[in-house]
Amino acid sequence: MPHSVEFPELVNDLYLRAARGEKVERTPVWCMRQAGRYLPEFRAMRAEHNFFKVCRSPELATEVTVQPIDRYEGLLDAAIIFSDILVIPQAMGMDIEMVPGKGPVFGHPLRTPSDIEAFLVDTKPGFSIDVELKYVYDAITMARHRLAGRVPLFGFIGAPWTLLAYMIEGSGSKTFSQAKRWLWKYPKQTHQLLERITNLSIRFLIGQVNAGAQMLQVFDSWAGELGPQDFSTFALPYLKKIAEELKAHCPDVPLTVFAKGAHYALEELAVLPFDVISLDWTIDPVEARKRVQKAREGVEYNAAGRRRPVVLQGNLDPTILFADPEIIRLRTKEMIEKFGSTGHIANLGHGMMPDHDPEHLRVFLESVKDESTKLCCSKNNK
Ligand SMILES: Cc1c2[nH]c(c1CCC(=O)O)Cc1[nH]c(c(CCC(=O)O)c1C)Cc1[nH]c(c(CCC(=O)O)c1C)Cc1[nH]c(c(C)c1CCC(=O)O)C2
Repeated sequence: MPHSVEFPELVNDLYLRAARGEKVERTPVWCMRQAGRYLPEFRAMRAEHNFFKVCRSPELATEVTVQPIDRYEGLLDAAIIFSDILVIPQAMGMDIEMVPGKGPVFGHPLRTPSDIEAFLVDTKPGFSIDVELKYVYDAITMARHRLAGRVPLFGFIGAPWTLLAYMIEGSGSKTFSQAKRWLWKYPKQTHQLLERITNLSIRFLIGQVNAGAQMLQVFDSWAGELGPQDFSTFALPYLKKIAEELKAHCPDVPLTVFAKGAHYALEELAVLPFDVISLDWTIDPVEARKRVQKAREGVEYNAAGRRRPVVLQGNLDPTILFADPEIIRLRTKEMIEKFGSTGHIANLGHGMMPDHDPEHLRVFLESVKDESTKLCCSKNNK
């Protein structure tokens, strides 16, 4: 599905240059969940339409994708398509509702392996993820046009372990005990299902690129529920397959992994062919950079035999946006200095929260711009 139309020329390519590890004039910034309920314009849209209707309507999804870019004109360096990681389980046949105040709720979570064949349709003849999720591709194409090259556009997926956890648990959870019980009771079926989700995810990511996505992020939001050994067994092999396939199909599209809560696995993630590693706020940026650098010593990556640059994304604690502006400025300055002027994409350590003040996000975005411009200039003048 190649691009049928030309897209407007990209004006702000700061994110793409930083993701390649190039020297930049300032640090690019965007925020996970930058399109969401903290924005009154998003809440107004949600008052009229249910969540999945917004996802399924390219016109509505485009409007929401562009809302933060319009509001923070010139301050955000990337857009992310409005959708959800749960569109894959939904396409596989699972019935999911977004319940206000509760989050996603599955009608029939997987309780035993026999539920796999009872509820899932992705192995039925004629099933195509590209057909099921064409509405995401259409939204990406439309949003890319609507953005008119102001900033590049992210596509995304949920990582296989995180999707499996939701499919078994049936909702968010404090412990994911149902999902983890499955791992021990049904290891063989677990791996088969993870493989199925992985293959669909790869196709879906490639489809998003063909539709116009300029970079991609994999959200492993529940990675921290696994310990190091189980992450290596149930998460890492599938992340590896996704990264390898994507780099084989679209080597120039920056690929980010966000394994929340799993900084115990930083070394293992560092040697996979992801371009950017996104960090939550529980790790110090200086320590993260050292560990990634060390993990890559002696490992050659790209076709030219050159070592890939260490590009990290993150990682301000989102709750700092509840603090007074001077504290936000101070903590952002410290974060920017710790990451340094190259190989950093500024972000929060997780998503925006519904009760964040949009003006406090503006303080964060302006501080990233101011502090990183100072840092990059002082480095360049030396
Ligand atoms: C775990 C996860 C989900 N979805 C997503 C993740 C990974 C990121 C993370 O760890 O937060 C990813 C996601 N979900 C959404 C986006 C859109 C793009 C963006 O980042 O702006 C993205 C990238 C919109 C959304 N997805 C959801 C909302 C809020 C729903 C609403 O409008 O009622 C938005 C804006 C719903 C959603 N979707 C999911 C949950 C747990 C919830 C409920 C949480 C909540 O209520 O805030 C699953």
